[in-house]
Amino acid sequence: MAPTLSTAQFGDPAQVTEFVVNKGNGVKGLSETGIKALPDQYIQPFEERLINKFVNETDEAIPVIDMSNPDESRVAEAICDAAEKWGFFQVINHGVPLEVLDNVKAATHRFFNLPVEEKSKFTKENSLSTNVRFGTSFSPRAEKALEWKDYLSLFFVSEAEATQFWPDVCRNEALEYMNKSKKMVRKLLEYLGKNLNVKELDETKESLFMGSIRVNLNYYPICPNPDLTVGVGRHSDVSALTILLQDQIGGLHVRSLASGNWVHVPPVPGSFVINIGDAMQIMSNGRYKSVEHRVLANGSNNRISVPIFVNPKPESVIGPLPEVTANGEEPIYRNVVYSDYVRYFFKKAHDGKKTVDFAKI
Ligand SMILES: COc1cc(/C=C/C(=O)SCCNC(=O)CCNC(=O)[C@H](O)C(C)(C)COP(=O)(O)OP(=O)(O)OC[C@H]2O[C@@H](n3cnc4c(N)ncnc43)[C@H](O)[C@@H]2OP(=O)(O)O)ccc1O
Ligand SMILES: O=C(O)CCC(=O)C(=O)O
Ligand SMILES: [Fe+2]
Repeated sequence: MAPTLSTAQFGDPAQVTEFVVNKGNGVKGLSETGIKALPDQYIQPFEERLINKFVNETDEAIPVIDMSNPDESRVAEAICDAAEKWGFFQVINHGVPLEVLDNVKAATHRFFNLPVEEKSKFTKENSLSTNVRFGTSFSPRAEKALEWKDYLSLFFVSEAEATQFWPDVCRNEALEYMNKSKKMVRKLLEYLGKNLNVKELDETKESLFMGSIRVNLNYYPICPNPDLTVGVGRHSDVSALTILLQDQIGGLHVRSLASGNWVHVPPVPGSFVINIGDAMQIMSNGRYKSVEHRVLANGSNNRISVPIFVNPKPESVIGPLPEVTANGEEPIYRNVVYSDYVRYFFKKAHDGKKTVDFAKI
């Protein structure tokens, strides 16, 4: 049965917050009440709305790279070039079975379709593990305007921990998705590393580039006034690399480094969207770019996406790699403990590219 909220309550911000954030109905629950107007706390300031005139629908597009090209050096070159010029690209023929992608998408719908009592078992207040968190928006306590998105965030510690604490309806599919993507992730990191003079992904580099993994299941329900709000506000990821699976709805936009325009990332069936995160920007001393991106809200379709955030270990100290600065290049970032960096990111609202200033010299 659809959750209820009376007409009078729609107009009261405190009641909406209670229903969406505290009671765990999320924006999916709000959407399913049949709400006709966007509650005030979701109205973004004018400059944060993605209005059509800022969106380049014509000539700019992020590269789509075929990983099955037998000329591996061409694949590596295309990936490194995209990481430097766009910070974003899509990959096709990546070797991850399409069935695995379909299964995790179905599992995402299964989780969000659970009754609120079931999903609420995974809110920060109720979850039996700090590594499993069901929530809404990004950081509701820190945000002036909320985002039209619910999420389940799963930080991987071990198969045993996942078996114990991840929700039954999506655990196996999320684990399989993560495990089956690892080979592709290693390949991407090997290509990116070689271009930085990192000869091999040994234990130290593996721990820096892919020492911890977080899988998020994102749900963007139908929004009554999509032009006034956002699904996700402008941000760069704090990961080393993000692997994103999106469905066929669309809405992800990336800021072009060349023009400053917002460029749509069109859904390509069977593809992954890959982006460089802040940790890789820092370790590459700014050679690879973690680029601002955001997601539009949608007035007619529910949308899901499933990012895998590939990160340093929380306790790792990250800074420009010695391989990068060996030639005398001046470091532009200081060394920071990765968990301090991530904590700084999570404690404020999304603010574009500002997180990386935390590590600037
Ligand atoms: C959710 O919407 C998002 C998410 C993103 C994410 C982009 C990424 O790049 S995620 C990759 C981040 N890297 C890692 O998770 C690996 C390293 N992890 C760690 O170092 C730690 O787990 C930690 C994240 C630092 C948390 O440590 P700890 O201080 O022990 O834990 P907490 O007290 O639970 O958290 C502190 C504070 O952080 C917020 N928070 C924690 N986890 C999440 C989460 N999964 N999603 C959202 N917020 C989270 C939370 O506000 C906590 O404060 P409280 O006030 O709630 O106590 C990009 C865009 C999105 O829209
Ligand atoms: O849903 C998307 O397309 C992107 C989501 C995103 O940027 C994130 O979760 O960090
Ligand atoms: Fe992101």
